[in-house]
Amino acid sequence: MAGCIALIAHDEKKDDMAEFARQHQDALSRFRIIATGTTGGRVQGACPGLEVTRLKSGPLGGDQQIGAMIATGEVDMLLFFIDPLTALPHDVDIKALTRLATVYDIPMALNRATAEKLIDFQ
Ligand SMILES: O=C(CO)COP(=O)(O)O
Repeated sequence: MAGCIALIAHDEKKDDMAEFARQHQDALSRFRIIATGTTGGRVQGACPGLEVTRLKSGPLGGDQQIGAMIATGEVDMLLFFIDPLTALPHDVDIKALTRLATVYDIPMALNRATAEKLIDFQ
């Protein structure tokens, strides 16, 4: 196993994430995949062969769970398709997660274009 990738997408970006996962299923299958609840469900639906560990939904603590796993060294890359045009009730959790990914210096893509580059390097 090449490491662990965390996948998260806000609602307006979930179609993009499902398509991204389908397109890069071979590359993703070399990693342990974790995801927030709803995103993980969409990825599993798009890629039935891919094993995905689904955590809590983002607004219910999923971002924080992934942040904690980053702090304990369990996550090697974060692919987080954020929606900058919608106000979200758990904005503080999102900020905390991106902060921890920065503190622990793990590769982090906040949009699909960057995720395409990162996954190509794997
Ligand atoms: O809200 C999220 C990340 O901030 C994503 O959570 P879901 O994948 O459960 O929708």
